[in-house]
Amino acid sequence: MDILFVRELKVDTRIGIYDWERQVKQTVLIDLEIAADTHAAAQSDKVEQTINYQTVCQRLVSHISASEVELVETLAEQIADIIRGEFAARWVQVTVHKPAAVRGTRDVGVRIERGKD
Ligand SMILES: Nc1nc2c(c(=O)[nH]1)N=C([C@H](O)[C@@H](O)CO)CN2
Repeated sequence: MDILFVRELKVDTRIGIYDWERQVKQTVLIDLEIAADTHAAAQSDKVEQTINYQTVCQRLVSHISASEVELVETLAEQIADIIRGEFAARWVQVTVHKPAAVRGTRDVGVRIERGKD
């Protein structure tokens, strides 16, 4: 299986468990690995025969910027559901980074895999 990937999709969203985090938007960074059979698209040179990663990014920006979840786990699960449900991906790996959320770290977050590899 081939992999389409996205690195560091940057979105501002309301996320976090503390009172102050409910008042502001913070930046999250999203990494994706999406299983796809790219052979047909490569043969035809037509994006319609694969998963359009720009469309995926636009859909996720729309969802994440409007979301108000507390946990990075919840956001990652929602992203995996969108990619598998709306883009027919068999397997996806989603990483949600929350930069500088914990003092002394560069970032914290979660990485999940859903579907069959
Ligand atoms: N497993 C998790 N732990 C924590 C989360 C989270 O989303 N998942 N979130 C927080 C706070 O919101 C933190 O990011 C800000 O200080 C703490 N622990």
